[in-house]
Amino acid sequence: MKIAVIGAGGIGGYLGGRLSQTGNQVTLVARGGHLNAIRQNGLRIESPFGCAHLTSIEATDNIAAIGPVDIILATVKLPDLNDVARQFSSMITETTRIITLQNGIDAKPMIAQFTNADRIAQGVIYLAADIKEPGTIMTPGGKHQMLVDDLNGDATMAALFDEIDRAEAIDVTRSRDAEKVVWSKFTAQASIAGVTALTRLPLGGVFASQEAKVLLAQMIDEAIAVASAKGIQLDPDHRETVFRTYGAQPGAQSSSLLVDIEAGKPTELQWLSGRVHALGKELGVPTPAHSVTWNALAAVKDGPATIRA
Ligand SMILES: NC(=O)C1=CN([C@@H]2O[C@H](COP(=O)(O)OP(=O)(O)OC[C@H]3O[C@@H](n4cnc5c(N)ncnc54)[C@H](OP(=O)(O)O)[C@@H]3O)[C@@H](O)[C@H]2O)C=CC1
Ligand SMILES: CC(C)(CO)C(=O)C(=O)O
Repeated sequence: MKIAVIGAGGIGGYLGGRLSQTGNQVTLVARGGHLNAIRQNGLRIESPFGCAHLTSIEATDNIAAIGPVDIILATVKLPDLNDVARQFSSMITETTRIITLQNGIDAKPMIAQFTNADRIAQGVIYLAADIKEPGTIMTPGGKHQMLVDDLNGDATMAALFDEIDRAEAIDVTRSRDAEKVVWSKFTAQASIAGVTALTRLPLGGVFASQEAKVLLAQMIDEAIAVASAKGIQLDPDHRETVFRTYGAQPGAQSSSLLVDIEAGKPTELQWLSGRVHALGKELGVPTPAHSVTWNALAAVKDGPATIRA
């Protein structure tokens, strides 16, 4: 298949690399030193499930030069999504499908401002991966799972799912309830991200602290209450599932929110605790822990805080 990976960082670089390994025609969109490194030395994947070095993978910073593709994997972070989505039109034909894997609940509506929503398959990914150094994607292992809307058996999506299975990159579930899938991860991830960012602890630190676990439970319950007020029915044992699944991840694993704050980069805070806080206000649902998280961290949401002299 012809696949454009828009944002070849942790998630996009991993998936694009694995799909290229099995012969798909993948073009990575990247920028800066990471793009230069891929162009000069190829893309490297470091993973306990198998390392790879892809020396001839295509990489560019020019979306307009890619041309029509079967699949657009939209894997930039949310602060960059509007900017890239407005450039998608030259890659889209009648059968092109766009996959969103961003955390939060806003990626599909953001892209739908620029293209027909029927071609957008929203999904989630449970995988820790990041750019270890320019040109190299690293995952420490742990959960490797994607759940993505199959758009009611759409042929392009079916072909993509087969390619992901063939690449043995990640367990992929063809979902018929993408709304629930996205909200399940949103309620979990906003809470995990909030606690890790407030405590500055990786998952192992959070799950070793009784107090941090109390905070996490409260944040999950607040987010579930918001979901319920929106009419989204999550599983009755959702909070326990979040504790079990995230508690079983490698202890050193952080959240992408904390990684971005520590790197002084723009964050996804406004689409995580910020979004739970805003929805709570809109729907009349109290969200005190998410509101504190939003208010405490808003100063660094777009990068290092401004300090008045
Ligand atoms: N990483 C993870 O473990 C997980 C991430 N997610 C979600 O997946 C999404 C992607 O995250 P992640 O892979 O970590 O993000 P990364 O920051 O690692 O990757 C995104 C890449 O896209 C590049 N980029 C952004 N805008 C452009 C542009 N206009 N042109 C070219 N390149 C561009 C970025 O460059 P630059 O660095 O210069 O900004 C970066 O290299 C997020 O929504 C995140 O929440 C979900 C589960 C796990
Ligand atoms: C915590 C993790 C890695 C879970 O998959 C994640 O989704 C993120 O940090 O963005």
